[in-house]
Amino acid sequence: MSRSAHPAGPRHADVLPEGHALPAPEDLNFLDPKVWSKTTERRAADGVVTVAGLDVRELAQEFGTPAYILDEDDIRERCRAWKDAFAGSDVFYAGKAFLCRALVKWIAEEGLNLDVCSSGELAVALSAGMDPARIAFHGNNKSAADITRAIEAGVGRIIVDSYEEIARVAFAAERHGVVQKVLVRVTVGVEAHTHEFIATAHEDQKFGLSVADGKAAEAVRRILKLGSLELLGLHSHIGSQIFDTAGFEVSARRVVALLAAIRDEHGVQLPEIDLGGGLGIAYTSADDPKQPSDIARELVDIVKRECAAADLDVPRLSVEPGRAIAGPSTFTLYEVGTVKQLEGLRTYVSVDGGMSDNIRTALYDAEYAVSLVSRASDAEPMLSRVVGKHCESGDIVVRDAYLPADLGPGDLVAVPATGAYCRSMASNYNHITRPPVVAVKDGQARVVVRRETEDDLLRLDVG
Ligand SMILES: Cc1ncc(COP(=O)(O)O)c(C=O)c1O
Ligand SMILES: N[C@@H](CCCC[NH3+])C(=O)O
Repeated sequence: MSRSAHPAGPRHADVLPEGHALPAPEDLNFLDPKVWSKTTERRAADGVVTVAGLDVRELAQEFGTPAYILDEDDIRERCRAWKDAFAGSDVFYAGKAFLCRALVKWIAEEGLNLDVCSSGELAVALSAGMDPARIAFHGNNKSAADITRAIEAGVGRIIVDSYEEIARVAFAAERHGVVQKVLVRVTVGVEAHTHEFIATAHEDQKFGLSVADGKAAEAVRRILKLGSLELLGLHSHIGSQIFDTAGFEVSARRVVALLAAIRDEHGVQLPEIDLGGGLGIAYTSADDPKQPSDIARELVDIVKRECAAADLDVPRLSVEPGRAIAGPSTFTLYEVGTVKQLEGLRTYVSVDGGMSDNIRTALYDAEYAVSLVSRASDAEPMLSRVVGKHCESGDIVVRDAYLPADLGPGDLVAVPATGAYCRSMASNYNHITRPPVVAVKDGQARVVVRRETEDDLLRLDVG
């Protein structure tokens, strides 16, 4: 993953422990627009950070900390950018990145479809009024109950991931007297350049049916024999937080080759392919993600080229961005509690959240930026590790970053690009309650997911 590197500032090299490579930034007060949401800025008058025109100190006062602050204009703009870039194709927002009813409404209003991967995500989508026909249902181990729920709701498509599931979906569809549209999740054998836990298209893993060993082709054979299933096409998702588009190209090529093989064997041309999500975002200034328009052009070109070579009609394309839509929209606002300076090493800055609101650093060695946001500071940069309040030394939010040396208890710091896979992967470890999601827009703030309370924790404890 990325290295967090602001432009190097040799004048601060003396604060680095020997052998440490992270350069200090020239300006600690700078908010890189690459990693902060659209309306986040540092107010010139007093150095306080604002978002949608709102002072972060007032947000902290009103909603408490930690809190996820979600910039609605930012997320809507990204929905539109994907929709426009993929005009003529379909965009399914991947709800696993972050899902709540407000977001379901926004994505529906912006013309996106929705990918869900559990009955719980489906329940949220349906309760927000999402048209089930615009929902794709994913998962590598959908139970009979999940499948029945999806079919009864009338989901537009189910992406089948195993032979067992083909039988389960066919049985449930028959019982309900419907013909269910399905796609087959195929494994294309691509080694995506990302953390191994979030790469999903190499052969040795749990998702999909392999193209190389013939299981994907066999799944197609089975589906085509079943009257209660309509095979829409093939689905491939190579992984997540990927910058290099070569993997998507190989995936597209192999999926189109399988379409051609299916046409040759069965005399049918499947009408659709879905190339999944996975486009990376900037977590630090060192990351350089592609724009949706670039990725759209590249994917559409490769699909057209490969189809022309195989004498196939160009299928309808769909994609499933999650992180690229939700990630950059949000920052997590924390209050600093303690600052411990370890001579010759680094400074540990403890904030009032931690691995329960952002597990990504512990799980994937993810890198994040962090800034002091309740004021500006001219103090020297201090090599810091931002840690949480959990009983775990791996409870790290930002592994290496510079914060001003005058940082102290009561200061507010914010970690940008936490809109994807932070609230959705949050836990109650140590019985810490999960933070709220506060949506901000045009000078207004509203809670869209409320803070958990101790009552919420105790309600489940029925012993
Ligand atoms: C099938 C599928 N589609 C879409 C996504 C969304 O990925 P990302 O958030 O990286 O765009 C995922 C998660 O990796 C996924 O498993
Ligand atoms: N949770 C992962 C991404 C997994 C994507 C789902 N297949 C992350 O935070 O990067």
